[in-house]
Amino acid sequence: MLKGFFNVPDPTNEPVKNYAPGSPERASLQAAINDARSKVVDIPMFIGSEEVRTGNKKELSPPHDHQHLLGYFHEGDSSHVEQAINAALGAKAAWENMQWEQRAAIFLKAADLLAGPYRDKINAATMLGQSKNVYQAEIDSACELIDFLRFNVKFMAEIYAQQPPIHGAGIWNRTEQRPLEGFVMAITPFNFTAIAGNLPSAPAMMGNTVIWKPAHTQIYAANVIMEVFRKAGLPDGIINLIYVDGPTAGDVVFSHPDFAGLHFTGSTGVFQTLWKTIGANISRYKTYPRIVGETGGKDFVIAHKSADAKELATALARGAFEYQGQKCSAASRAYIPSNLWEEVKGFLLADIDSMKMGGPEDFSNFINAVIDEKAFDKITGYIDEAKNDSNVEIVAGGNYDKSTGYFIAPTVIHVQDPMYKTMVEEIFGPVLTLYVYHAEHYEEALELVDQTSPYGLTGAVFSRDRYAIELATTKLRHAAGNFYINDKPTGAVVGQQPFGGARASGTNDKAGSMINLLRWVSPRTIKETFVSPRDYRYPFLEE
Ligand SMILES: NC(=O)c1ccc[n+]([C@@H]2O[C@H](COP(=O)([O-])OP(=O)(O)OC[C@H]3O[C@@H](n4cnc5c(N)ncnc54)[C@H](O)[C@@H]3O)[C@@H](O)[C@H]2O)c1
Ligand SMILES: N[C@@H](CCC=O)C(=O)O
Repeated sequence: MLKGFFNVPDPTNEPVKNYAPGSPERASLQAAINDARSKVVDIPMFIGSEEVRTGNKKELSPPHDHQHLLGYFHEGDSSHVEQAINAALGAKAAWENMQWEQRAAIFLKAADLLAGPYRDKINAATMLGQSKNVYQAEIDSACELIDFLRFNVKFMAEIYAQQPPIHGAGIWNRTEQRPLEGFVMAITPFNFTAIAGNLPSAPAMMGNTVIWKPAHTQIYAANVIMEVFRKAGLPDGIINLIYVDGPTAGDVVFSHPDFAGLHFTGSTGVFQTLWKTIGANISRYKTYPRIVGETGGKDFVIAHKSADAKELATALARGAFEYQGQKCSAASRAYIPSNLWEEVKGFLLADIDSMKMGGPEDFSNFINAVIDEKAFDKITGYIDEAKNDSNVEIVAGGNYDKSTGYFIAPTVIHVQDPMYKTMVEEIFGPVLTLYVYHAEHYEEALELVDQTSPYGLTGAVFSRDRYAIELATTKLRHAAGNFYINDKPTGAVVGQQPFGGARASGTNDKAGSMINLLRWVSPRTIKETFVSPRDYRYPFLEE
């Protein structure tokens, strides 16, 4: 074993490439997209040392071109969940005994593979499989995933370096950061390849072994992540990737005595169901499981009468419609002061008019498709209901078509009732609802923002008046775990704006931070006394 206190490379954020027309990165990504479209991949599960093909093959297609076949994945059942748990438990001893710098090297190598030879492949997979435009893929599947891996290695080293500051006379105090006793379950959402990669790798980095169940609609890129982890030298059994439906996985995992932690990102309803199941099974487990869940949002933008109308409209256009509003952070309700409404409306409608919609293979399309038919039907249900409500005005969009792909035009709804359902419920699509408030009633509007929805994920205030900014910052303290001043509420960057919300939006363990990594270790305090006492009596007791 190597001996020494090792320093890890200081991370910096991975630069975002611009893919401008004529650039070399654009040409090589375009080639990777063409290559991926020309193939039909056969995607197995990865359990221990096995690539598992069940023969129960499910099709994978681009959401924007649902007649095109990208590949198949092999769906598993509860027996595969059992196998994955056994593989994770079997691999555990060797992995947790491995020196931490060896684990660090694997994930640093994975980051460099993604930054270099795998960048096009992971971006192409995310563009095709999840219908993301090139910029949205680049900031997610390349840059954010690379940042998660590099920054987490740095945070891991800092966690291990934290030791008790005081040693009494003749005593040496130490802290050992043990991995959890058991296995960790990572359940990941469709919308971010970076989150899919981070949720299994963060606990694995800290010495845990993991079962990873991605959303079916993200498997095409998940397969590339697994290829990168394996290429980086991740041993068999450390991350076991299975494709089973959620309840099937849950039934086996949450009744297992060695279940030690859940790393979840997805909707609030699913997370609450999982938490209840874990609670109901609590006496079965050898240890209290760690539960980390980052969930839904109903993210707001509130403008003060002093705001710059153009800056506000731009933030709404990008915050609400990038990646078709399928970000937990997406601006989905806005509170506009009456003095600015006409000006903001003009800028916003002009922006929306200029947004091209289509598949991400054409780099000039800003809007792509929503993830699947279920999402399409749910989102358009809200739009139809709004169209049929005479108190509600659709000021932009409202059109949709699923004949080729699941396309929904960016839609803006103007409501008179600030508690109208699209101001309150998470829609997770390209729908922005606006309420215009009396410009002199800013404080009341802040109260509305705070009380309208059960979520507390992201939010933004726009103002050029420092008192108004201070008031919003104070009054909305618990309304958002990520709060933005004069900026859109999306696009958090690892190492700069640690991400997560509270209230119904999750446990706020801030993905890509030391706070998150601390959830995957169980510290052991070691006190060593060099010369042990040999007499029980206190000095004042007589012999
Ligand atoms: N707060 C955040 O950081 C964050 C980030 C991304 C997405 N999200 C949220 O995720 C949601 C969108 O993602 P989604 O549609 O993939 O979410 P989802 O809740 O439908 O699915 C998330 C994962 O849970 C699994 N799942 C579903 N039911 C299950 C069950 N009964 N048992 C076990 N697993 C189950 C799914 O298969 C998937 O892997 C939105 O609500 C969004 O706000 C939150
Ligand atoms: N971290 C991302 C959102 C992740 C949820 O979908 C952002 O800040 O926009």
